[in-house]
Amino acid sequence: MTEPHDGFAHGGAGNDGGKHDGGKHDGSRHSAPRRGSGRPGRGRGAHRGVAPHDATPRDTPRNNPRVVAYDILTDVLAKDAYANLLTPRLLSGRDMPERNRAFATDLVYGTLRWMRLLDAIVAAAAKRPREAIDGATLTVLRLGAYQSLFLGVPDHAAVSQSVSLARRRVGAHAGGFVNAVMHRVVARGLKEWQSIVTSRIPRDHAAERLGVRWSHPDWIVQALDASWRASGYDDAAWRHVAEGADGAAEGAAPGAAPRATSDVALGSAIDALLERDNEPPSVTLVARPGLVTRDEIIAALPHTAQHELGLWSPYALRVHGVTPERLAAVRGHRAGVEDEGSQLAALALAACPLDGPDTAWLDMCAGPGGKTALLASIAAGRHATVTANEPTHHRADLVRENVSALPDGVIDDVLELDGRMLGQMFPGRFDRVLVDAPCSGLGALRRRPEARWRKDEADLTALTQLQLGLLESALRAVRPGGVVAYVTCSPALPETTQIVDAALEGHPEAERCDATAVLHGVNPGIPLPARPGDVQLFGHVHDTDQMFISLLRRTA
Ligand SMILES: C[S@@+](CC[C@H](N)C(=O)[O-])C[C@H]1O[C@@H](n2cnc3c(N)ncnc32)[C@H](O)[C@@H]1O
Repeated sequence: MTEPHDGFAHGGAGNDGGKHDGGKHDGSRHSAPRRGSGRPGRGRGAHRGVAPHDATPRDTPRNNPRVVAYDILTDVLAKDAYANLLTPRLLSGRDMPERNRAFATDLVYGTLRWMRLLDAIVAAAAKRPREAIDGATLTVLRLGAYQSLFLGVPDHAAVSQSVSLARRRVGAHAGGFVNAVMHRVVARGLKEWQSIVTSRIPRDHAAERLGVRWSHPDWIVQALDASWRASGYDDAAWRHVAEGADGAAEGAAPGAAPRATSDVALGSAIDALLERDNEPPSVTLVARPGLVTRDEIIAALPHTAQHELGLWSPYALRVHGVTPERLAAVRGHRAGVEDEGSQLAALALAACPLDGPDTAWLDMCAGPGGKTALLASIAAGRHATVTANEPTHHRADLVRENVSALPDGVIDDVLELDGRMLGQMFPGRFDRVLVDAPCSGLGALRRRPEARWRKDEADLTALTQLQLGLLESALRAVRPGGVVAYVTCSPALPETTQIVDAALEGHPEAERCDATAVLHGVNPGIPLPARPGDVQLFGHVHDTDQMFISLLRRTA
């Protein structure tokens, strides 16, 4: 079999990063509103940078990035493998230039993230339902459509390489069909396809329209939309963040109120929120206070790395082009990899005003110990100690490892208990308690490309009894006057405000504090809800994971 000319492995797709297609390419790509922080390698055109120029070894199934990506996708989709574990493992040891590895990785992650939209486009181009296309051919077409519509691979390469892949992995019979469908796919740009496939969905099925356009399941669209609506942000908050970057979300006139439809606010912040969920996060480090400074980390970065200070946390440093585990500060646990949302959650607990003694802190759900280490490094400067608790043994070991750079005595103990027992075991013992509760993880979808397709609606309520039990236990373990932070990496209301409301209902001795005021004390520039109370962080506003932070005080 003769491999059609790629135009890619020989550098043909990467130089100008676009299609010379007479305006077909609409420049819409999958970039989201972002602060003008100049994050390198991100956003519009970023992926085009992966087009390989390196000398390429002879093309074989083992080193062809499209074949490798196809094989990984097949395992992820058929065998429930995790893309972020499988991809580096399968790519290691292959005779591939670095840029081809990056291309294969991008193909896998991007195709998984955008799978619902890609399927709709492929089905429309094939003029048959997705279910009528066999799984292997569908995967080839998803990859082909992703290359064409998101990576700017030239039409001839996207088509011919998809045909070649189909012949290699599906069989010679599939070549003609893939050729015909891919020709139709590449004839239009992304925005045009988004309009075509969403226009086929009835207008009052707003969640489905958004779900297809931004490639999320309907129930997640609804959960995120409900959270955004309840979060108390002025709709201008995200527009403000978007200014100076890519502009407001499509369909939203600047300054216009969101158009409410049957079940979601179409053309509003929810577009930006969902779009942002499709962007891989940057790597953020935390410089643990008292152990290392950001300047010291910056000084030790390799010349090839780029960095910028975090947006909100005084300890956050965003880095690019460096493997964090290779940094001495990270290896020595003086720094760690920690999203700014997580840093803000720990900082909010530490910053909440308190009368009386402030020496005993508890981290009730500590594994793997990111927040414990940040809390403990702050505690060390205030002569307080931290008790960590994590019932899963290997995660408790990770906590021990994460806090190993702290001075002796700062960590009082690392317990391995069910957090729900701690209230009874240590009533009124602690001044500050963190409950970073196990949750659905709906706030970190951008980190695991396939996660959104593996979760279901039941996940939103699966852990609510445990979450409530942990928060109630924390309210017993804290002393009168002390504070509890209830935190989740999920914005879904059943796991966030509804848990806090239920706990307060059963505990008249506790009250909600104003987390917005506390966080503004941490950094007055953080965009926060216009009303006092709990804080829900959002990717499209804060460029963080979507952490929920509630602060409660025990009054009696
Ligand atoms: C969201 S994670 C915590 C992340 C951690 N705080 C950090 O920043 O690295 C939730 C943790 O709660 C733990 N967990 C699960 N059930 C628990 C229980 N009954 N009591 C206490 N912790 C529990 C899980 O094992 C998991 O490590």
